[in-house]
Amino acid sequence: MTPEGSLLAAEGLCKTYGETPALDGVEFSIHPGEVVAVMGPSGSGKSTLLHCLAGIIAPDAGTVHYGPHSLTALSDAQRSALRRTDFGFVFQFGQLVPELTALENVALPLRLNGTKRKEAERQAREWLERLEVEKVQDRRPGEISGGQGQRIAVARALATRPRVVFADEPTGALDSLNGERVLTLLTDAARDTNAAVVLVTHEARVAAYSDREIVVRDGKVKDMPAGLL
Ligand SMILES: Nc1ncnc2c1ncn2[C@@H]1O[C@H](COP(=O)(O)OP(=O)(O)OP(=O)(O)O)[C@@H](O)[C@H]1O
Repeated sequence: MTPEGSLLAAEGLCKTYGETPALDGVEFSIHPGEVVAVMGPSGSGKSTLLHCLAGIIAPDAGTVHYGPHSLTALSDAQRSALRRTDFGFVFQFGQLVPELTALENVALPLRLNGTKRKEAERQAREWLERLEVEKVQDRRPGEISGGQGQRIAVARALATRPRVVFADEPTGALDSLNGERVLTLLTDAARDTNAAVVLVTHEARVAAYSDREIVVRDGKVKDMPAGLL
């Protein structure tokens, strides 16, 4: 079980790649609707932490609790199902399906969860409007800008109304103006749907978007007192 009030919590996470330590006894927890920014130098373990929290990679030691589940105790199939229904993902380079239009990309996770095509496309259209990219709904990823692609990726991540959104440098490939807009849209939409957000970012103005910041350094997590970033 997760500790009282928290949605997702990790205890004693350790992960080593060969000789390279990536996580060294990490504790982490996030509440429903909370936006936590994960900062830290390159190679400090931020992506590894995000991947462990999302059940994409298994830690060598430690556990991740999500509600009544221990992610590490679930089978691969159970973890995949949970990721599909409860988690949303945004990566640095949208990772949209190149053969599908923007609309089809956003409708895809809804279709995979069993929503009928018409209804999935109706909801997808609403998300594209909300992310201000409805004009490119019929274009494929090769025919849109990087900023539009990231907005579509955010729409796709939120369309299934996930409880947790994992965003790994979602604005890393964008100029600062576009980056700030995407972060605003992502965090506003998450707050409206009470989704928690684990946000790995180098964005300097991160405090404007997050409720709390943590810093990962040498595989360990340090909470940042407010105002120090
Ligand atoms: N698949 C892998 N195989 C081997 N080593 C890895 C692998 N993934 C990460 N590492 C190593 O683990 C450490 C932590 O990497 P991680 O990607 O979690 O850091 P990060 O803080 O997200 O870095 P960045 O900000 O550069 O993306 C680094 O030393 C990295 O080289």
